[in-house]
Amino acid sequence: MEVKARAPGKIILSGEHAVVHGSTAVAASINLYTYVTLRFPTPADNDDTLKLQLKDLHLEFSWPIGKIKAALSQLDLPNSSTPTSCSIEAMKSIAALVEEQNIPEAKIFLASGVSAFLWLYTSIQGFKPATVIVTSELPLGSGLGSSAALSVALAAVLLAFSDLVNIDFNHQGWLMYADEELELLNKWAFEGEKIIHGRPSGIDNTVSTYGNMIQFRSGNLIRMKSNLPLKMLITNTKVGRNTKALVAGVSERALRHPDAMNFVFNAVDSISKELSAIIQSPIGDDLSVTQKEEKIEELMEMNQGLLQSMGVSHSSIETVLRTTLKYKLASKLTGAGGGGCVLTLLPNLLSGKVVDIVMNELESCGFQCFTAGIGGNGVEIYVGGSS
Ligand SMILES: Nc1ncnc2c1ncn2[C@@H]1O[C@H](COP(=O)(O)OP(=O)(O)O)[C@@H](O)[C@H]1O
Ligand SMILES: C[C@@](O)(CCOP(=O)(O)O)CC(=O)O
Ligand SMILES: [Mg+2]
Repeated sequence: MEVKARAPGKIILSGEHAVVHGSTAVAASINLYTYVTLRFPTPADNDDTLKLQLKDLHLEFSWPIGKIKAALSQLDLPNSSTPTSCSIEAMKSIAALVEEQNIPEAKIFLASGVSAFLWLYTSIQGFKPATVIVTSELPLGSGLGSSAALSVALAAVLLAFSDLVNIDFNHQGWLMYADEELELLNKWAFEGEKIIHGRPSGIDNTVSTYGNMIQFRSGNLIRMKSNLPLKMLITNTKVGRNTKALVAGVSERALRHPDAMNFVFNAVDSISKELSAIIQSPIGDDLSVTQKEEKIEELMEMNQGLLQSMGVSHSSIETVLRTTLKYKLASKLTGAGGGGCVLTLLPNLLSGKVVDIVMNELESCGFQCFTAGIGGNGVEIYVGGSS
């Protein structure tokens, strides 16, 4: 028996970083997914290991269950119904288990993802042998929420084989969890995200869990109903960066300049609230689609300016901003910044020809451009047959 889950990546339309400090942010799921398959061996397989295969990275990690038990069983492991943070002692034991896998230096950024896997696996499934296979359509460490998509998809497959959720194993095709199940799943995913981000706001795992478009503030989610078809160009600068370090950098700046940074975070809060009001305003009210788009463009520019003042822009991001501005298009970084991805609003009346020209120019700088569907379903699982 095997179960597969898919969890979407996301774009943050406004409010990244500030959301860690209590401001409102707006995010939407995108139709690029991380897939996780969980399979338990049969007694005939005579396999007593836990395996993690990162298929697109051509890596496989494997631990004898006895070794995991020896490392973790004397610690206070949580109950699968009670999402719990990884303690410092448990983190030390997990770090040792990860270290012995000798991850190649060039891929050492994966260590936090593998640690999150071990914490979620042992917390929810205990010490059972299994094979877990991960593939992803998301670029890792680029601002599109691959860390959250991994944590959400892991939580989804691990909970599927627990008595905490009710799954129809005869169903063919993708299935959604019930709302109260999603709440538990999201809490576990947040614990995984904590291991990868250090101090996450929870917006990424929440939008990956619930999908669509959400407004998020201090751990609380408001599901939005978008009345405006939004098209975004996503440009991946391909400059690598790490969310944990960028989030910590903003917190340090906030400690050095608490008053000034409070104003910055408050300004972002206002921008996100205004943005979500525009997106949700009824069709046919006193503003045309074009007028709404113009307002959104201005808010994106303002948010980008504030992100710059938080210290999370990058010369590659500035190059994207300058390039798109030549065509009167507004852009902002999305996710943690420091490189990674940039969003450019593509107004509904913009000609395809202009989009092609902008994309060509950005790609000639070595960037990668693509569009993605915005606002689809959140996490789903697949229980029967092949998908
Ligand atoms: N498919 C995956 N396999 C293994 N680790 C992953 C995967 N997706 C994400 N991760 C972990 O998440 C990290 C990237 O997360 P982060 O820096 O938050 O950027 P983002 O969430 O924007 O992609 C990776 O370095 C890795 O540790
Ligand atoms: C910077 C932040 O707001 C979003 C980070 O997103 P990503 O990991 O870069 O996809 C951090 C957070 O909210 O946890
Ligand atoms: Mg992340």
